[in-house]
Order: sequence, then C-alpha cells, then structure tokens
Amino acid sequence: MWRRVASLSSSISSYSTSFVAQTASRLNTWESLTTAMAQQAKGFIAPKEKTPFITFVLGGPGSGKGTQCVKIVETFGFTHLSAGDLLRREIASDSADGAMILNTIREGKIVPSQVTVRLIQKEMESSDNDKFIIDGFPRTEENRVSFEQFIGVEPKVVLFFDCPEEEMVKRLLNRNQGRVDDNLETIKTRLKVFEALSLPVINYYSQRGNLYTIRAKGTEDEIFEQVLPIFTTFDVCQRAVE
Ligand SMILES: Nc1ncnc2c1ncn2[C@@H]1O[C@H](COP(=O)(O)OP(=O)(O)O)[C@@H](O)[C@H]1O
Ligand SMILES: O=c1ccn([C@@H]2O[C@H](COP(=O)(O)OP(=O)(O)O)[C@@H](O)[C@H]2O)c(=O)[nH]1
Ligand SMILES: [Mg+2]
Repeated sequence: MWRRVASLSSSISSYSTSFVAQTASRLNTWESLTTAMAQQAKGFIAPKEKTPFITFVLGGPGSGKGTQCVKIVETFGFTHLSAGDLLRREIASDSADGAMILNTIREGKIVPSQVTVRLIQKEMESSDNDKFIIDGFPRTEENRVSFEQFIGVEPKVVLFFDCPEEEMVKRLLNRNQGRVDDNLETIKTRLKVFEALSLPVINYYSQRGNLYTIRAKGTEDEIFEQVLPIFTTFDVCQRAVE
C-alpha cells in the first residue's frame, strides 16, 4: 500500500527509502544522515514501500482518454483514477465542495487544485496497487505543481491524445451520458481552457522527455495499437492478460 506522511514538508520526498539517501547526498554530511535515520527510527517518516508508477492521460475533451484508459487497465493492471469521475462523485455525495465543483464543471472551468489533488491522494493511499493511471489530470500548470508538492512523485509516462477539434466536438455531442458539460456552449469553453491551460502542461512534459503523443482519430483499436508499445517497454507493465 502506498502511504505518505501529510505533515512532511513539501520539499521532502514522500518516499522514505530514498529519503535518507537523498538527504545525505543533498547535504553530504554524516551528521545529516544520522539525523535522517534517527527521525525515521522515531517514526516521523513512514517507511516507503515502493515508488508508484504513475501515468498521466491528457488530451482535449472527447479525445478518448477514458475509453483508452479502460483498455490500458485491462491490459496492464493499472488502477484508473479519473479526476473528472472523482469530482462528479464528490458532487453526488453532497460534500461541502459539491456545489462549487458542480458550478465549475458546468462552466467548463477548472476546480481548485487542492480539491482535486486531495481526492487523488485519498484514492492512492487507500489502494494496494502501485500502478496508477490518472485520467484528465493535471489540466493546468498549477495542478501539476500541486501534485508534485503533495504527492511527490513524477509520472513515468504522460500520454497525450491528440485529436482534431471537430472530431472531439462530434464525440462529445454524441456521448449521451447526461453530463452537464456536454453541451455546445460549455464545450466551447472547455476547448479554450484546454488550449490556454492544458497545452502548457503537455509542452512541459514534452520538454522533460516523458510525453507520448497518440494520433487520437481512428477506431478505438487503431488508437490502442499506438498505446500498447509504450507500456510494454516498462518491466512493471507486463501484460496482466495475454
Ligand atoms: N476512437 C473513437 N472513435 C469514435 N468515438 C470514440 C472513440 N473513442 C471514444 N469515443 C467516444 O467518444 C466519446 C468521448 O470519449 P471519452 O473516452 O469519454 O473521451 P474523454 O475522456 O477524452 O472525454 C465517448 O462517447 C466514446 O464512446
Ligand atoms: O483535474 C481536473 C479534472 C476535471 N475537472 C473538471 O471536470 C470536467 C470534466 O472532466 P473530465 O476529465 O471528466 O472530462 P473529459 O475531458 O473526460 O470529457 C472538466 O471540464 C473540469 O471542469 C477539473 O476541474 N480538474
Ligand atoms: Mg473522460
């Protein structure tokens, strides 16, 4: 099970197997090493079991993120965390943030990072899995930085489903899931928000070298053919089902 110590400063990695080594190498003194070990012994730092393998799935509204996530989960055994679904669950559960989240989604805008990150963190902490596919997040640079601060793990893979706008609009208008944001007016805002706020996140990962761009027009199977080889190169992503 993945756990993090909420009281730790954001500048300290939440993964304590590397905490001692990182602290020692950063400060490079024997004293700092023994202090870190003493803190760990006193229980200030939870033992890190394994750094989770995180995949972010990005792309415009209707680009097919959720559809492909289902296939990735079936094939590689990830736990699927859809940020949009977690937010919709908050609305349905009548939580204190529910009304604010509903209004934000209805307008096609972005829910404050601390709300979304808290929901993702809760799911990760209560899971026994160490492979997570986080769908539709981070949608802004602020989301990205907030995840880094609170979760403290870099994604190994960032998928970008690159889909022409007219195709995305057509799919959303045919989605028929009764969503408050699948109407032409909100879709226009979502597309603008994607371009203004989400593309910078995609550019960031492109520069870091862990972005994989998928041509997201075609049949679901054709698209998954592009996704498959990305994961098979990682040892931890051996196929769950052959
Ligand atoms: N390759 C595809 N071709 C046509 N329609 C698709 C394809 N992939 C998904 N869809 C449909 O498009 C809609 C949006 O897909 P979804 O996976 O929900 O996208 P996103 O999560 O990016 O908004 C859904 O109704 C889905 O069934
Ligand atoms: O990290 C997130 C994910 C989603 N949303 C909100 O939830 C809506 C629906 O997101 P979802 O990922 O379900 O939409 P999709 O892109 O899959 O159509 C978005 O337009 C945003 O208003 C958000 O604010 N932050
Ligand atoms: Mg989706």
